[in-house]
Amino acid sequence: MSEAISEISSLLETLTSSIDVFKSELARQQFSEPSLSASQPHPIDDPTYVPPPLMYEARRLAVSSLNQLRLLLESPLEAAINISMASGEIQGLRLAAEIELPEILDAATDPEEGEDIRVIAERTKTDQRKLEGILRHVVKKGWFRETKPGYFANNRRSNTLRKGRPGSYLIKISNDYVFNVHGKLPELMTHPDESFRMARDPTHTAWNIFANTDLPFFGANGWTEKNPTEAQKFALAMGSLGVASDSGVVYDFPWVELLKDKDAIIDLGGGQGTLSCSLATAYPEIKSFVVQDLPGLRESAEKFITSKSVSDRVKFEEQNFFEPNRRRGTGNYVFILQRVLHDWSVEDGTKILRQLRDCLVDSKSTLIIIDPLLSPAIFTSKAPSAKDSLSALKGKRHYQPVPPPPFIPQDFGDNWLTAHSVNISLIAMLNSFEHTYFSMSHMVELAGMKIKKVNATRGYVQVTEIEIS
Ligand SMILES: C[S@@+](CC[C@H](N)C(=O)[O-])C[C@H]1O[C@@H](n2cnc3c(N)ncnc32)[C@H](O)[C@@H]1O
Repeated sequence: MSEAISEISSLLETLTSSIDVFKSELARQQFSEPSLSASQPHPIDDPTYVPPPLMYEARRLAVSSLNQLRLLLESPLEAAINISMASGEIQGLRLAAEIELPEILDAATDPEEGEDIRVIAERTKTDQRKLEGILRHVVKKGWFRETKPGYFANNRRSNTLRKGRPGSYLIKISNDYVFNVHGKLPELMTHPDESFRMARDPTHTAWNIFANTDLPFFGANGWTEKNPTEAQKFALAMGSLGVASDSGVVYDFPWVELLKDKDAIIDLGGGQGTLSCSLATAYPEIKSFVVQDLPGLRESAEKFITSKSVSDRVKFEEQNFFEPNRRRGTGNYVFILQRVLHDWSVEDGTKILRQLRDCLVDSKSTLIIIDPLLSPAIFTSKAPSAKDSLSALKGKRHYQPVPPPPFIPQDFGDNWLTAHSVNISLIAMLNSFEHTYFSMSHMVELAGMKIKKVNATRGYVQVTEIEIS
């Protein structure tokens, strides 16, 4: 009989070997260790910093083994109690971003010591005792620091809540949609009208219940198109989500090579143009990018593109992706569909893809789909050790994910939570889903194309190359 493996010991082994590699990678790059007492971001906190493959995998393994260990150690009842009140953290952060707390704490006489709660309450004209309770809760969750009783200061995490930073948009905007709309999911799933409950169209969603409207959220006649201010807000939140995956997409795929015999990148359903702007900044040799989206996005896209100083190479163009593409027959392009197909049913996704297939026929144009391909949440006790997988990565410059070690789920559990969280939001807002490899492959085939290659990235998406079948 084989001896039972200790899950705790196995996860601990993954944790220690990955932490060792992470620390040596920090030292190799002459970075200090991150600190819980720091008020400034660490260089690795910059969303444009791309860790070398070995460091990226070591960090991913460390975080996922910590998460699994926590699951083993935490009391289930305490976990249930904490999660039942988890909205306290979200609303506390939203308040912190709205009263511009990071900026107030920065302006303290000594930002390392932070600011007295009495001063913060006075500046923000809020109730001191309530504010102190709310802030202490978010500090417990890792946002901001309490440096001495009643004194609050910034920390690494709180820096992302500053005005104009991705975290502040996500907390202030997505929260509005995500928090409120998720709240209607149980109502949707148990709706007394079976036709509503089982519907898969975008007008019978948790969002429709929340917003009390029959309009779909997206689309040419959708709610966002009729409410341009909301479309712009949503694009800002989407762009902020994009920041988390952009670096991996930009550096883990050979864009310049692919563009050699092409006229431009066409970023269809490109929103405010976050990805195109990131690519334009990273690759000055790529001369032309076109962000195509609905007319309601023009203003915010042009503003964003100008803010990134790339308006000479990145242009906005109106295009409904259900209609023939205006670029068809005009040249050779790399078409990108990032975070678009997951918004639509298989039927609608196939229609979008067919329009693009028409652009690929008789040209050198290609199609790239950027979306996460979800895996089941399974894990196994028999798998290569983290230590062996990490040592095989040493010196590698091209990113290749390591296989999950024992007791770490296939897509590294919490580490890929973003993709699974977006999936829930899609279900709630649009009656649509993130794809798996098989569902993506099926839809692409319905449109007369096939998957050529799936490229992993140092982010929560894959870059999938498509060709005509
Ligand atoms: C989830 S966002 C993704 C935006 C961007 N690609 C990104 O990765 O951040 C989906 C985008 O599709 C656009 N969209 C929705 N319906 C469209 C249509 N019929 N034609 C063109 N764009 C559309 C939306 O305006 C939005 O910008």
